[in-house]
Amino acid sequence: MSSERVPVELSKGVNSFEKIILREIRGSSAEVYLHGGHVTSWKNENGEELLFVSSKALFKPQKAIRGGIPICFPQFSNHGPLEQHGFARNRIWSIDTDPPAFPTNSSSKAHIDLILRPSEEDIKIWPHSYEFRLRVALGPGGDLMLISRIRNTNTDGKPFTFTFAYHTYFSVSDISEVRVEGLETLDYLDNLQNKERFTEQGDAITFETEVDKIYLSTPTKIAILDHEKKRTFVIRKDGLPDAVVWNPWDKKAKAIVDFGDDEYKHMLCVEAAAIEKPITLKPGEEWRGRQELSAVASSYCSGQLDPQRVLQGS
Ligand SMILES: O=P(O)(O)OC[C@H]1O[C@@H](O)[C@H](O)[C@@H](O)[C@@H]1O
Repeated sequence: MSSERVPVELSKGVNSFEKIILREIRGSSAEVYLHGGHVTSWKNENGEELLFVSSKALFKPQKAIRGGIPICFPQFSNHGPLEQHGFARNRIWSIDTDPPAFPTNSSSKAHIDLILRPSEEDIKIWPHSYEFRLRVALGPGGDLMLISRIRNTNTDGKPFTFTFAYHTYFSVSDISEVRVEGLETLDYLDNLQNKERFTEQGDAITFETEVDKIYLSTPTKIAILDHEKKRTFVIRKDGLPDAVVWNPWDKKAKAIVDFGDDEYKHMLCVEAAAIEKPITLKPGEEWRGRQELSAVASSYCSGQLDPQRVLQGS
């Protein structure tokens, strides 16, 4: 089964957890675990890993994998009565062999469709019936696309409400050499200050301490510039108005069991999300949330790059 040319391959990952490997013809690849519907790897054409996964990540039932792209559903963080970040990230998803068609053409060769439905146990925790379809696709240039389609399948006529995030951990060379552009001057809720609302200053965001902020109603494009790696990540998102920026820094890193003490230096979470205005679906209604990630070489040195060009370029 392990031919370089197979665009989609089912394989065993850590602890024999099942994973799907996507390969694009020019050499980029991605890996998706059925555990959590969780993308754990995204590599460019040169085989360089673009996502951060902790060396201490636990691949255990009922436990989210530390790194990659956990899916937060039906609750972001502790914004509600459910477990932190909801349960979708630690449930076992299935391969969706016959997903409903997409109106737009998103069918690159290297893609996989997964589905999550609630178990009887899940319904005791969150008393709703739904179908959560996730498509993970690698574009021809190595872009990574995730599309979520969540449908209310309640038969009791009841709507449900949820919050959501793609909790993406980007791999960065050194957090103190990184800046985020596209969130300047926006309002945010600061998770480190009782979710109080503040307004960001005019400058690009840089990192010198713990950060845990929910930026509200952001542009659809956000850029992460890694000065040392000379790489820029561009996040494009649809249906996901908010963006969380998280780095635990040194003290909190030590308190997270499945995270190395110094690993905060090499990761940054920028999470396309719908948090401030929760999504409500009536029975039969469907919501979509899309995130597309690309990594481009940047010849950035201080003051040289025009942020507008990064954000406005296609
Ligand atoms: O440790 P967890 O549950 O994966 O969460 C990690 C972080 O995830 C971020 O999205 C939250 O804003 C943080 O508050 C949280 O600490």
